[in-house]
Amino acid sequence: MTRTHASTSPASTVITGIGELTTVDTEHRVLHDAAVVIDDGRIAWIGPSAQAPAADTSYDAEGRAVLPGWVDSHTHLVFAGDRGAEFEARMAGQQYSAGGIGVTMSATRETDDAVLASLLAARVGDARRGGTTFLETKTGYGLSVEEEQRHARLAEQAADVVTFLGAHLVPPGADADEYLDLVCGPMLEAVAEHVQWADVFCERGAFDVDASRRVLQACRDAGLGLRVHGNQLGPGPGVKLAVEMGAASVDHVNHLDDADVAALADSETVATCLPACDLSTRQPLAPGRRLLDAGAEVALASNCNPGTSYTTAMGFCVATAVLQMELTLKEALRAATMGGARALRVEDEVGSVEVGKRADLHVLDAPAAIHLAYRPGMPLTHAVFKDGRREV
Ligand SMILES: N=CN[C@@H](CCC(=O)O)C(=O)O
Ligand SMILES: [Zn+2]
Repeated sequence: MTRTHASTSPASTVITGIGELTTVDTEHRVLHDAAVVIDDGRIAWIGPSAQAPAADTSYDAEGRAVLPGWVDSHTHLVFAGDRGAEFEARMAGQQYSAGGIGVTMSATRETDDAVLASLLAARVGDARRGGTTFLETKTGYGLSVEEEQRHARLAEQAADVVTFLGAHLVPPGADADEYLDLVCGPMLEAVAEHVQWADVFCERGAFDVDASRRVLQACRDAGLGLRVHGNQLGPGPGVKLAVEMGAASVDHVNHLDDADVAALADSETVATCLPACDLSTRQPLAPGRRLLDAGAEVALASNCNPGTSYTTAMGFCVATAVLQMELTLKEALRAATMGGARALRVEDEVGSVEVGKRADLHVLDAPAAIHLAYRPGMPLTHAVFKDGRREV
């Protein structure tokens, strides 16, 4: 029975009757008949349900599985417009190209703050209802100083962390060198107060390795953490550049040579796989198995955006990783929680169920987390706690 479904966080809550608790802690513990005590938004105690201490309120999970909330470390949620026709053409055989970003840029520029904010809130709401409790989002559909600043400001109000992606595409009609000067100068200055991270789309048709390096250097000098879109559409320099620059993550990683894999395995740069995007663009699925076997840290993220991955369904990404990327359930769950947390450098706060961490919990309508892959596409989110507060 649920006794608490409040919008404010009580001082303490005990969650009893957890059939299976996937902690994603350092020992990868999976506990049965467990309980968790939440105090002031943090996890205060984990142990056998029968020994759970009393708290101000209680919630009986009734044998359900509980895991950390998803940490979605890669989304592009600030957008308007629809690219369903582009997707349909792709399914009929047309190749994806970076140029589609310009279509979304135009639609988004024409959309006012109130509408964009409500689109953003709806997307974050969808993510939350699917179990996501920590979410990054990017700019990158503004591509002018004023628009990138506006998108960064709106993103800051909706997401947990924001990434500046002025280097997403040279906007149609602009001079590439002049645009690069803008990104590394006035645009960066205009967004800086709203963002913590910077990203660059290092790919054929977007930014080459020298331009990408220049953007990353400027952003690092401005105090931002770095990440890179790399090796998505073909082999390329993105992964090596990300490692060279000490980026926290390199995302997509579809087309890797042995040196890319070795470089990731020897670095702190997280390899973020985006399986929903790979399916939607008919790219080979990122080699998550090969990366893990080599010793790299792997994250799974949704990459929600209107061009290549219009979904925030992290459960679907986990199911795909298990069903088609040869990750075990344990590996996929870690990648979608702690992997994302490491990609965002917030692993001390979120990404696992451990005493002292934020109480971000995902209660499944299933007795065990394997149901995420066993029953793919089913609405398995029963309840979601963020910072100890029940939000779903
Ligand atoms: N690869 C670059 N950016 C997005 C796609 C953007 C778009 O096509 O609108 C991605 O991550 O897939
Ligand atoms: Zn992306």
